[in-house]
Amino acid sequence: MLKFLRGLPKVELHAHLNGSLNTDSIRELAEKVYGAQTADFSTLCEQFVKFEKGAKLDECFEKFGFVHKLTATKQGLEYATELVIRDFAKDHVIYVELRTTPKANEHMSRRAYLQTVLDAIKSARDLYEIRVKLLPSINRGEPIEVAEEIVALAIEFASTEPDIIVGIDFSGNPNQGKFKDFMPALSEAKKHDLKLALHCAEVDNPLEIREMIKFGMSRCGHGTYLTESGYEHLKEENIPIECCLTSNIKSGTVANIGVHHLKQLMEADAPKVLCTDDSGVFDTTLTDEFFLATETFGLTRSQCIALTMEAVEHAFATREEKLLMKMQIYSYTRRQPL
Ligand SMILES: CNc1ncnc2c1ncn2[C@@H]1O[C@H](COP(=O)(O)O)[C@@H](O)[C@H]1O
Ligand SMILES: [Zn+2]
Repeated sequence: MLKFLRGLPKVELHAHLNGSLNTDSIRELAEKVYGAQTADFSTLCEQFVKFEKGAKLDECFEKFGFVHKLTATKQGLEYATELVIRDFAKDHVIYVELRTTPKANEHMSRRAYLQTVLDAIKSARDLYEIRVKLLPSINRGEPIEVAEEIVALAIEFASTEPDIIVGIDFSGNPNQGKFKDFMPALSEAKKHDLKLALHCAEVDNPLEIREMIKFGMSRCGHGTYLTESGYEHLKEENIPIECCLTSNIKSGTVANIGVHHLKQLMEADAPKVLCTDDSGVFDTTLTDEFFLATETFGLTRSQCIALTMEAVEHAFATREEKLLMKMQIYSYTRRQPL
């Protein structure tokens, strides 16, 4: 099964750029861009992927600071983007939607950040034969004005790069900021045909969950704490839940893998996609996530193929791109015994 899953052409719809650098790539990045590394640095890398049992979501967010230091320069960000795309391609991911929060610092403006990632995507996608889209992220822990700037940049960049910038991601620590405050910025993005992928119900916040569902979205990130009626509503609207198994377990938002809502979604034949979230931080790959699903819930090869096809269906890609991806998946599976 593992071999089959590794070779299966896969589609990744929920991946944060700075969370998707695995420790080998972090070492490579640090060496190439910043010079040889010390023993202390190796210890930091080990700590990066270490989770104590019972870790809380807040602890995950502290981990990103380590990578953010390495991607704070143009050169670091450029190389990190290439490495992340390379690693997805290595795992036979044929299409990835990367999301990232444009950051301003002494080296770069938010505009320069976005331009750097865009340019790196353009060179890497040809090098590694993988389709790459980009969703600029709004970090809910930052001020509204920053969100407005990011939406304005996304609209502007989407007009020149419509085949890459396809939507907006709403993320960040769910214990910070209020969704309601970001609604005007998100409405503006929607008005300009950008798709919305919202982290929704990652923590138990019934009022906010209701506001988000009423507001609408194209895809729902995590959906861990949705109620029965929330699940039903998303199913009626054909809004998939981006299920990130390892992320939910390691960050403690789902008690154990056996009770993950993927099972419920499969049984209800509700829309869902399997994703990694932060393959670096959570030390996983999309293949690992599929394998975990097969081991835990007994998914068959056919069900894994169906899940991949579902991801194609819900990708923010064109009809032609979707058709090509389906053909690629079909041609692989035709060569495999089911
Ligand atoms: C674990 N579940 C999660 N829930 C919410 N937001 C998350 C997240 N995982 C990552 N991020 C968001 O993505 C950023 C890292 O990538 P970028 O610097 O944007 O490329 C994090 O700082 C956080 O804002
Ligand atoms: Zn996420």
